[in-house]
Amino acid sequence: MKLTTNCSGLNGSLSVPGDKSISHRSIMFGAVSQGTTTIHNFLRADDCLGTMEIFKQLGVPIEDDGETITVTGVGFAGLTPPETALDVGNSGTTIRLLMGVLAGSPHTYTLTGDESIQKRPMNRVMLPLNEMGAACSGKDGSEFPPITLTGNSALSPISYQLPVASAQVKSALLFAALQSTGESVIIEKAPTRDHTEEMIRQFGGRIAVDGKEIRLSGPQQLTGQTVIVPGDISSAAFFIAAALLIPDSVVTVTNVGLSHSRSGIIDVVRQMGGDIEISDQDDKNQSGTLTIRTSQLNGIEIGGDIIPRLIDEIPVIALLATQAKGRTVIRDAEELKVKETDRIAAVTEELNALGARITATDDGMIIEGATALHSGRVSSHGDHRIGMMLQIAALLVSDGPVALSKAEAVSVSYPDFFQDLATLF
Ligand SMILES: O=C(O)C1=C[C@@H](OP(=O)(O)O)[C@@H](O)[C@H](O)C1
Ligand SMILES: C=C(OP(=O)(O)O)C(=O)O
Repeated sequence: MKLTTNCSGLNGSLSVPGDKSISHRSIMFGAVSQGTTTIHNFLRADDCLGTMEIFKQLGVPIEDDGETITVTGVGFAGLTPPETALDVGNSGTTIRLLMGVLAGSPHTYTLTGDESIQKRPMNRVMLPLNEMGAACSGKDGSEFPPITLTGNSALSPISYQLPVASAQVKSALLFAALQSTGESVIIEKAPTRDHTEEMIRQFGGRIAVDGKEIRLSGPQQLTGQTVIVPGDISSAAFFIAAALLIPDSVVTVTNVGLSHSRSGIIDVVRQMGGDIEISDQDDKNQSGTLTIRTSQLNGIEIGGDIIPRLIDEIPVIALLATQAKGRTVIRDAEELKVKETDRIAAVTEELNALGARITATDDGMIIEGATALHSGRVSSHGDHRIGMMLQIAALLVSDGPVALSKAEAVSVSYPDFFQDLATLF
């Protein structure tokens, strides 16, 4: 695909589609609750539509009238195995959370996904779930999908210190803990997105969080709710970057989810000297409006506990750093190597192909700025976030075309990305 290049003056207001993490969870919580769950602003992108299909296959009645989605809960015990494998496509969140949901179901399931999913590590979820009494194994004794999972209706609780900072692992264990008998204690390596904890409370469950320590006693029965999904800050991040970098821009993004566990990019942009303003803050819904203006950026150091708060935004933060004055160092981000692709390698290879000066490290990147970007051929590596970041990079190129291969990957989280961006030209 030929990307839009040589852009000036982005102006306008837009809203981004619903949050991916909350959309997945809204289907899952709706399914395992008693009663009806109504979901507004559900993300209609490949990953979340895939989750919806899987729960239909598990026997959960789900209606989509094009506006709202209605899930009729069957409870954990009401899930039934389909004849065929459950295919999560490209979605790590789906496969890992699903393992926790199914861990207490006394049936055998096969969970599989695309080429990328078949390379992503699953021991992080399988080992603690097996300790609780489930039986999960990967392909040919490995930790990779297809996964065979046999659940256990008498799961034990677990006391577990997470070896990685991962909301997916934490959430899988919380879904299993809700079905076990007794108190589970989960201690995080670093605080990660807390949508699962928030939704356990919203759906009438009990959970105690004290810093990095989470306590939950099972079994618990949840009750269906109305979920209003805010816009996804991880999608807004591409417009934040575009507005900061393109001269003479003022862009407003409305209804963006601003959970503290997700808003690290706002802190980083401000620390780099970027002009980003929050208004219309809705504390109950944890959302607000962002207004971003073109800014002169400076390089900074990014590492430690902020990393999980911006993990999916690092590709676009790396792009910002290529245009900032001085050096930016990103560390403690080794988890990037096990995302849809190795994002440290992909960002380094593709932005350097356009003229950036990035050195990959074991746990991040060192980026020298500012560098002018030039025309070239790049690839998304089949990773939606790399594809969208490269389109924002191309907006800065003025000496010729930028061609992107595997551009269709953006439909994983944001099918209308290119059209929405065009409304700002
Ligand atoms: O729980 C979630 O919804 C997610 C958690 C993160 O993954 P990890 O838990 O693997 O860090 C994130 O990268 C992913 O996009 C969504
Ligand atoms: C890492 C991501 O998603 P997942 O792990 O669900 O594939 C992402 O959306 O950036």
